[in-house]
Amino acid sequence: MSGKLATEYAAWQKLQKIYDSEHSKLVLKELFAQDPNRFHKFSREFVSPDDPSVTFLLDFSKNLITEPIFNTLLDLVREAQVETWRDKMFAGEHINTSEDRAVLHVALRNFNEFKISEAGVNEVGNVLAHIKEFTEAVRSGAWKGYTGKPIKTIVNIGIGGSDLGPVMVTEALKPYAKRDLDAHFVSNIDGTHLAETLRLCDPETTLFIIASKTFTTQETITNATSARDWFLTSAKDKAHVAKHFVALSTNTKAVTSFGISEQNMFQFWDWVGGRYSLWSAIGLSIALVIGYDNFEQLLRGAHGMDKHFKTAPLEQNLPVLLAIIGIWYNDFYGAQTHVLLPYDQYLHKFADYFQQGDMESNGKSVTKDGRRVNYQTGPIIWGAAGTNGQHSFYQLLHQGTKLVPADFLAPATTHNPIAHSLHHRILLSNFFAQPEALAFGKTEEEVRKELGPGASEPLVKSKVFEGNRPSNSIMFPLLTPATLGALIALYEHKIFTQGVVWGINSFDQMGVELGKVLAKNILAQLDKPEDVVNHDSSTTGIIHYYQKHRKE
Ligand SMILES: O=P(O)(O)OC[C@H]1O[C@H](O)[C@@H](O)[C@@H](O)[C@@H]1O
Repeated sequence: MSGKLATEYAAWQKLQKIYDSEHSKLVLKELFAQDPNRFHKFSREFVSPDDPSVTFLLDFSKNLITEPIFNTLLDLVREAQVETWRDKMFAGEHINTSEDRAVLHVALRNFNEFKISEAGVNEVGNVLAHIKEFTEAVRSGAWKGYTGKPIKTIVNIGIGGSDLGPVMVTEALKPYAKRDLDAHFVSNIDGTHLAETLRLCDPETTLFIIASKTFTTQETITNATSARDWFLTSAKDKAHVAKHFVALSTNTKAVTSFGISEQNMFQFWDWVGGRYSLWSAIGLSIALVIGYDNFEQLLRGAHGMDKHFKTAPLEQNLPVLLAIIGIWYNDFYGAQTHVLLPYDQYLHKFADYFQQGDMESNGKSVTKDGRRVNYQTGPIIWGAAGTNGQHSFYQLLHQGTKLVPADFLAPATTHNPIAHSLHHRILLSNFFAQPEALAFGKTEEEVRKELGPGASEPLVKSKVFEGNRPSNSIMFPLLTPATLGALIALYEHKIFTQGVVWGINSFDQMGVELGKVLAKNILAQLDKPEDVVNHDSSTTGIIHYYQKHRKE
């Protein structure tokens, strides 16, 4: 990021030329036939510098790249000075320029290794100690509710980054969960979310965790207030709130004025972005569910990836590799989306999580210097756990008109080896088969042979798979806390790298502000039709319809 638009880099222009002259010749079937070494050339094994058991394979050979393309993409990363910006991030420089903030989620999982001087960084250890102490008290039953009973249910109330990370990770690490502690997550302002959750809770044994960086988010504060009202209907005495409500926030003043004391508050800092906050106090619900030691393993796994990202040469650097492949499709092939396909039921929230992680970070159209980009930035992220997706949207992936680059992820070993791992072998056979089918397809000739003479032409055509549809495959031995930590950090740094190349600020989120302001204005106009002013006829018309039909 050098003040230039990405299109002004020499490497970008070279890539455009290569694309224009060669893309029609980039055929995976031929590229593999020409080079028996292609898998070795375009795959890497990650081994955490901290723990050799944290390892995975990234196979990116099924991509529409050649060595010259690969090298030019790396030149682009060099020209954009990704390494300089990476070092600035790790050093605590205020690279989030619009908010004048450091970007230091890496400091939350650093365990004092990298030297970072930014206010708050030396308090990380104290907060972790607080999380440890509190988690152990709740899990052991030493922490008692207002009638002397131990906590059986936790309810995290938060939204966006204060919800998605804890939801995704507690689902992903269920095999490590304390099964007699129920965990619920309430995010939506729709009263249904809270009401349906409270039906499952007993006020005497429920702990509410109010998770909000700012502690001003309308959804969270409204849900928290209603949860406290519900609790006080049974508990009566406000003093009991202290045993049943804790807060995770950077805003001490707002937390204490809500009625939660400072000792029941877990602090974090403005240099932790919401969508990068599961490693901070926002991870309290994770630590409660899987235990502090496993939570620390998650952090240590991410730290291993941080070290790799900070030190590995670009051509070996996994986040950089994912980033450049994404740029190739996003900016030269015009791919609009990127699909995440974990073949692991425990990762069923992975795509939801990175929908915020990626789209809130890189969904920007103005560079840090205020220039309008003349190229595509962040892709639309979506996905679902395999094999479910195969029976839903894969038809379009295989035979539709759109190019959808895909990441396939899977563990070699399952936590649930039922039927002697038969289920897992079937799952994995799909995980292996799908990228193969996408890449190599099925020719007309093969279809004709299969159908035999006399097959109708339309039938033959409908059964042809063009192939040449690219994907990455990521495989790891087992989904452990540390492996998950490394995987999340892998994608975080991919997003960072792409943001630097595109010249945008990946760490603000101005785009979510407008909707908030408009909704507040409208809330004040909902009572009477004559209050509905200053809107277009469409907005006015819908509000009037609501006012006519509402019951309460
Ligand atoms: O934790 P908070 O402050 O309640 O914010 C919750 C969410 O609000 C907005 O949607 C954005 O700013 C998100 O990045 C954030 O995660």
